[in-house]
Amino acid sequence: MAELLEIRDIAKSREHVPVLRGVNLSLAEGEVLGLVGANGVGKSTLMAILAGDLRPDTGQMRLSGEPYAPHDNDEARRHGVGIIRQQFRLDPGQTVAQAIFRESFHAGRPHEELRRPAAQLLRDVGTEISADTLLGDLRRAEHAIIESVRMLAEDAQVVIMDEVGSTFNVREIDDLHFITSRLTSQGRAVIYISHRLTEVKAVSDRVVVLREGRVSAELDPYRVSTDDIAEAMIDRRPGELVRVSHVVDEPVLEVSGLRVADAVHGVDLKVRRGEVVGLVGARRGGMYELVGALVGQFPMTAGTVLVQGEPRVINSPADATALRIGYFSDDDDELGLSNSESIARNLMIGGWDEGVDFETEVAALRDVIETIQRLNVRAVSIQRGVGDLSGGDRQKIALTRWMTEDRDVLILNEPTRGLDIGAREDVLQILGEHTEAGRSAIIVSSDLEDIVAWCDRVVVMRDGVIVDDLSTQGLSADALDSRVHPLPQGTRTAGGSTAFG
Ligand SMILES: Nc1ncnc2c1ncn2[C@@H]1O[C@H](COP(=O)(O)OP(=O)(O)OP(=O)(O)O)[C@@H](O)[C@H]1O
Repeated sequence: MAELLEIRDIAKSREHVPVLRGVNLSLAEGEVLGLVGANGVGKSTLMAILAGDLRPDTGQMRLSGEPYAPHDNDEARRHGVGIIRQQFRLDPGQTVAQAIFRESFHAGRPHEELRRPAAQLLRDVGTEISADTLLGDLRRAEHAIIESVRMLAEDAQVVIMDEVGSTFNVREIDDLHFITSRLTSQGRAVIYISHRLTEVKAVSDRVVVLREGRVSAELDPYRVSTDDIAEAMIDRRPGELVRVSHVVDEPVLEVSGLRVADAVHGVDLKVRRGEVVGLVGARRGGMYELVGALVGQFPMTAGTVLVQGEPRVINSPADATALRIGYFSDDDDELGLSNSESIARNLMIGGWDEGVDFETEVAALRDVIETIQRLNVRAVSIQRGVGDLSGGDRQKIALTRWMTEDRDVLILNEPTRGLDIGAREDVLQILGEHTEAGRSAIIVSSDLEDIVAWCDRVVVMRDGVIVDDLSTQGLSADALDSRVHPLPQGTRTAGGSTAFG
């Protein structure tokens, strides 16, 4: 295959700290290149250079044999380099059709003109998302599917997908793979960044490991295991995730007959002390609305809630907090991180409250330092702004913030998105310490490997009701997937068209 892109000796420092120290990389037409590396190693930085968002300190790039040095994202796009950023944000007021064509030469056309070609693309990809839906009515994972479909609508020769599928379920990952194979069958090339190594191995033709600012290894995904890839990233093989159960047969949270209009149709659920319950299902299964009702974000239309055996009413997030129920959202805006504030300020919960004595402040500061060391957050100092951290490192800070708050039941929505394999293990260990201390958790996750490894029990939802309640003992992610998506997927063929008119 002809070479499409060549990157030579690219170096880049951020805030005077060297991140990239001489990266060499090439990309062939029709290739999917998996780019992996620990959190904060510089993957997004390299992609930002490629997409014209940042300029390298030194080094050169060539695109289709010509020198390539974009000054901004528009110039990169004109040269045929398209990116789906890790932290993308879509306008909730746009329709799906408008979002798909928003950066193509059809941008600005009225929805009515865009809906037919958009519907065609969505149909080709096999997703059920409608071209007419407003983005504000869709979840983040659905936005990511739309972003991927946008790449089909644009004329990008090099498509960068930075953690696009981090909250995708197995079905959506399938859709994403279908999109990448459509792109490459048209001779385009894809750079695919993900921390879900099974997925990287499945989708890539070649896997490149970034480490200490350079490409440290190039692996053939057909010849290596995911553990081999992990070892190349973090220098050790992932441990066997051994989780010790701390369940005490004493209910801390019981809901019965819970309903949320149009979404949850009478759910009974019991969570015991020290128990970790997984909540899974297809995207519109009702899991988000169920946990949303438990944390006061969605109104319950019927049902009763017992907390520590007492009947309680949860009408607002403040009610949930008062009942010692904590919520970790899958939405960056809801995580409560202040990007302009330092890591220390974001993490020192309680330590800097009005009237707190010096010893308490020092102890809180010590906890902050221990936490960032334990989770391998790449920060030069705890005074650095959270906004200067990599996506995965920001997620670690947010997660730690919630896990250090003293709650009896912690509801975690997509807790491991964007975390590297080492950090996943660290978070699992922290969760184990919580359950040992008698706290309980409900985890909503699209990553079924995490669910079977992390939970004592898993509850499967479909169309707003619970259809399965399984022990995770001896349960594989594949077996769980067959319960989540019991119907065989429809057959799809590559090569659809997008006729306007
Ligand atoms: N906006 C920024 N300003 C200053 N420094 C930054 C900024 N974003 C990232 N960095 C620094 O650059 C380094 C590389 O970050 P980058 O986001 O490229 O890593 P990554 O490999 O994509 O990580 P992840 O897997 O967590 O997404 C990090 O150590 C981070 O602290």
